Amino acid sequence: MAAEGGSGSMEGKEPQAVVTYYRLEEVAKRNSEKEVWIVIHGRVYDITAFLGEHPGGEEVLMEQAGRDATESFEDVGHSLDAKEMLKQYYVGEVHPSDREGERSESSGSACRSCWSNWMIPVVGVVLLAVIYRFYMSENKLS
Ligand code: HEM
Repeated sequence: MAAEGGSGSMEGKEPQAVVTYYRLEEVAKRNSEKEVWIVIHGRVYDITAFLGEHPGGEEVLMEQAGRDATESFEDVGHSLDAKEMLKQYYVGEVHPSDREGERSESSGSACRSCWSNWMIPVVGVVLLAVIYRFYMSENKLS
């Protein structure tokens, strides 16, 4: 009975639950015509079989081999079809430690701007309070 229930619940599960993570240095090794991997938006794609089929040519893909091709992929303004095609070459995700590098860099700069974003109003309020107090004490004197 219990076994039956167990297999029943397994059937409902998607097989995509297991994610393979790759370090960027691992991806970087796949940069020859024998094997080409690229990273787009933190996902790793094995595009070896796609090289000869790419409407934009093999050369542009070889230039990005083993690298993060997000920018060049987006710059071209690929169609939705092209984005759908990507899925069939998916092999895994960039390892979280390699992604953190990107994130902490960007969140670092974002935080710097948050800091100045709330510092400006705070300084403004303090200045207003000082001016107000000064103004009130002047009024009391006269
Ligand atoms: C696996 C990843 C990629 C897929 C599935 C893909 C797919 C496609 C497809 C389907 C097209 C035809 C136009 C469209 O539907 O948008 C295209 C065109 C093109 N792709 Fe890619 N592409 C990939 C990666 C790249 C990369 C990394 C570059 C880097 C520069 C690139 C550069 C181009 C260029 C230059 C064109 C020609 C655009 C034109 O003639 O208007 N593609 N690609």
